[in-house]
Amino acid sequence: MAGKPKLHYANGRGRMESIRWLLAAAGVEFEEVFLETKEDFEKLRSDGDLLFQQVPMVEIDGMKIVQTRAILSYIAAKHNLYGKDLNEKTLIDMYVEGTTELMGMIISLMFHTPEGKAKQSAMIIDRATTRYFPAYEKVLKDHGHVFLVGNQFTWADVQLLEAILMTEELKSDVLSKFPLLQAFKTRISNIPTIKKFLQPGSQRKPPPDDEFVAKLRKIFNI
Ligand SMILES: N[C@@H](CCC(=O)N[C@@H](CS[C@H](CC=O)c1ccccc1)C(=O)NCC(=O)O)C(=O)O
Repeated sequence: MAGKPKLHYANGRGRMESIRWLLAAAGVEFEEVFLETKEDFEKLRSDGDLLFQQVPMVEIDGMKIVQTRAILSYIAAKHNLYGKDLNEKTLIDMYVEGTTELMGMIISLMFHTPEGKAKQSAMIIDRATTRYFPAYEKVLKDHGHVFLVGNQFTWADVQLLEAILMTEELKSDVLSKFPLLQAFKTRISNIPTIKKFLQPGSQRKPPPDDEFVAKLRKIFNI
């Protein structure tokens, strides 16, 4: 029996948070190894564990997987969260790319100056409400099901919920014009494994603060 997946990253959201979400949604317990210093990162590199000298890296099933999307795809495929056929998988890929784009903008906010953050946040909310959320509202309307794809929750649903909650941290009423997404948020949040991950005390990380950004700068020399 393989041990629990082991996640190597700093102790915060960054690029690892979507991986924590998907493992938790799949009901998979995981361990975390937190990089605290530049030396911690350099050791992973010198041990030859990072194919591209980068983290996130996840040790799972005898592999040391890097590249966030490769890690997520493996978890989704292994835990039956990637659709039942090529058509569903392709829809999931499309929807995941959209939420990855939206979350990528939000994740990078932490590196902006206060004035830059205000301007970038306004752009993000505009994109969320004029490009991304209208698309997912339409998908839910056209598909008629409770999920984005098929008739069970998939990687696409997990990542859309994560993106909704992250966007609401910027603007709490961002879903005001999207009733289907409001219902979707409630429904997916109540899936037992996700509900548990949303409880305090889970391995879900808080929004980034100055301390976390300072640590990232130290670890990654940025
Ligand atoms: N394609 C890859 C990219 C992975 C990646 O950019 N890893 C970084 C740390 S995360 C970064 C922290 C601050 O720079 C961050 C955190 C949040 C937002 C943007 C970047 C890294 O290892 N940087 C060392 C180097 O590149 O030499 C993947 O999808 O996994």
